Amino acid sequence: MTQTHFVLPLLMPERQLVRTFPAPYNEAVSPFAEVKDFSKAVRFESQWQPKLKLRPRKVILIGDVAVGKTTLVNRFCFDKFAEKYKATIGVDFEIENFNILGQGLTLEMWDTAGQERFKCIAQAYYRNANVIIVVFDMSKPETLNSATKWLKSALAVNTIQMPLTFLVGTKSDKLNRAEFVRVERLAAEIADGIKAEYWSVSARTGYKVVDFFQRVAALSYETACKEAIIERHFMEKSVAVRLQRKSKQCDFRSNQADSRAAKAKERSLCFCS
Ligand SMILES: Nc1nc2c(ncn2[C@@H]2O[C@H](COP(=O)(O)OP(=O)(O)OP(=O)(O)O)[C@@H](O)[C@H]2O)c(=O)[nH]1
Repeated sequence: MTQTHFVLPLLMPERQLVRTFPAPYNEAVSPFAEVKDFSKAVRFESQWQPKLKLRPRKVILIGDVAVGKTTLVNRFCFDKFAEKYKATIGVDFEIENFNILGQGLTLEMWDTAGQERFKCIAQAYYRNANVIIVVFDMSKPETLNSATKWLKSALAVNTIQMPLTFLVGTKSDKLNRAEFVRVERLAAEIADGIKAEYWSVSARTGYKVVDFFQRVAALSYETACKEAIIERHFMEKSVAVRLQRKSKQCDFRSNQADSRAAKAKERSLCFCS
């Protein structure tokens, strides 16, 4: 598997730099609300390991047709907004490199098709997703009803133990204040039920788009770094065990050699006398 490469922060656009831990959209609707900052272990690791080389994290975007998955990714990656709808055929793919606490992290974003006829192709890409983003259209609340179904089908084939899960309402620019509040309330209930962190965004105005992806990147970094620490710990432990075994074997062999030498000496003494 390819590994994340270190990129000089000076050469990176501001949106890819994460210096402080980004807050959730709404603390009350987040299963990760208690994570207020990078953990001490992660900060220590980031500071003292010059190049961590974390594996890229796989992010999948799922949800009904035309809810705004592609537009959301394009707003973040290219700061572009396309008015005209162009259906995703199967799946699209984008890569975003982040610099977090001075280390590199890559998010591989798999933007899947919402159309029923592409479902089989899209499902093939659900495996090994570290992050699942369920998207719905705030101006069409019926698309919120299928959020649970989308997440279920993604979890059914996913092999990652605890993927980070987000529920994202797009097109917030299309709603008036009262509608916005009503839809957010409905979405909060669904998000709570599926244990996802909730976000309202608009790819048209850019509202909360950067904040959202920085939050995804920071939480992914925290998880990836902890996994790397555990992996390294096990590697060091197995190396130590192997060294211990080897030194025991050496001791055993040198003991055998010593006893052989002692026996030979005894024999030669007997012979001389
Ligand atoms: N007003 C407004 N329109 C949006 C927003 N996001 C997306 N759209 C529009 O919604 C339509 C569908 O967007 P897409 O991003 O193609 O939707 P999708 O979910 O990727 O669609 P599929 O790939 O077919 O599943 C496009 O015409 C976009 O311009 C938004 O935040 N505000």
